[in-house]
Amino acid sequence: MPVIDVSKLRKSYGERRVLEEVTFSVEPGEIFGIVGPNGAGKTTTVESIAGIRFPDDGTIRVLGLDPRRDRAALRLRLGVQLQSGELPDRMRVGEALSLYASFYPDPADPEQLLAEFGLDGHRRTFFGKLSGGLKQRVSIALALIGNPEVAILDELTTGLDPHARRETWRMVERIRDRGVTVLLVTHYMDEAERLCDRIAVINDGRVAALDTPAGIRARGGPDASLEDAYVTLTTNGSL
Ligand SMILES: Nc1ncnc2c1ncn2[C@@H]1O[C@H](COP(=O)(O)OP(=O)(O)OP(=O)(O)O)[C@@H](O)[C@H]1O
Repeated sequence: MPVIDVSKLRKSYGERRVLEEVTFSVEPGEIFGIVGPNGAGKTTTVESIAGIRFPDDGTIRVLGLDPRRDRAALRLRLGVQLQSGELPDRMRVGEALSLYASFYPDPADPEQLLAEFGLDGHRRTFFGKLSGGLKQRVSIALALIGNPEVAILDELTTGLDPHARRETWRMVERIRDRGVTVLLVTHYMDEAERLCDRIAVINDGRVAALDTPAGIRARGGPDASLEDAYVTLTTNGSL
């Protein structure tokens, strides 16, 4: 059974239809990427999966639960990475992990997460004083504090330098190694290629392609990079 099952999702904001018909499913243990141009509806899709936004039509099941109806039950099994602006600048890293751990019945050990994410030297540092890369590590650690079965990571390497990006990728691989299914929104094709088992390309409110990174790349032609294939796909609508 898929861990995430999204069928015929539709969503408009006022007159503007953002999601026309989005359908895909994510299998257990996958890192599943969602890519697409700015404004394509990626965040709308993943926030609907997290039960934070509500689609106009279509069905979503996560671990067999309906994010709208079963929001409380799902919250305990789903980890959502916070955008960095969502944590108070004057909260210390250790305090944030302990506070978030207190929201869950069976949380991960904050000390263990601090060690695993190389944050033990920053336990008493204010969140606002951390570098971008360290902030992202904290937000990933927080997404894992409830021992989730599924994690949603939305544009987690945007604005990071190349070292911090690679470090963050290793963190994501570690999440997968724990058996957590990951839904990853990204604009970076190198990131999608390195991390994702499969990718859905969302364009014009629909899934324009759904395949492995190699499968999508191959559709672009013999020497095409994933980015070449992606650009063609989101310009012409199909390959
Ligand atoms: N609450 C809202 N009210 C009105 N319009 C919205 C709202 N949220 C998103 N939109 C619009 O819907 C479209 C899709 O937004 P969404 O954030 O889902 O796209 P995205 O693919 O994640 O974009 P990006 O890559 O730029 O982050 C955008 O044009 C956005 O301006």
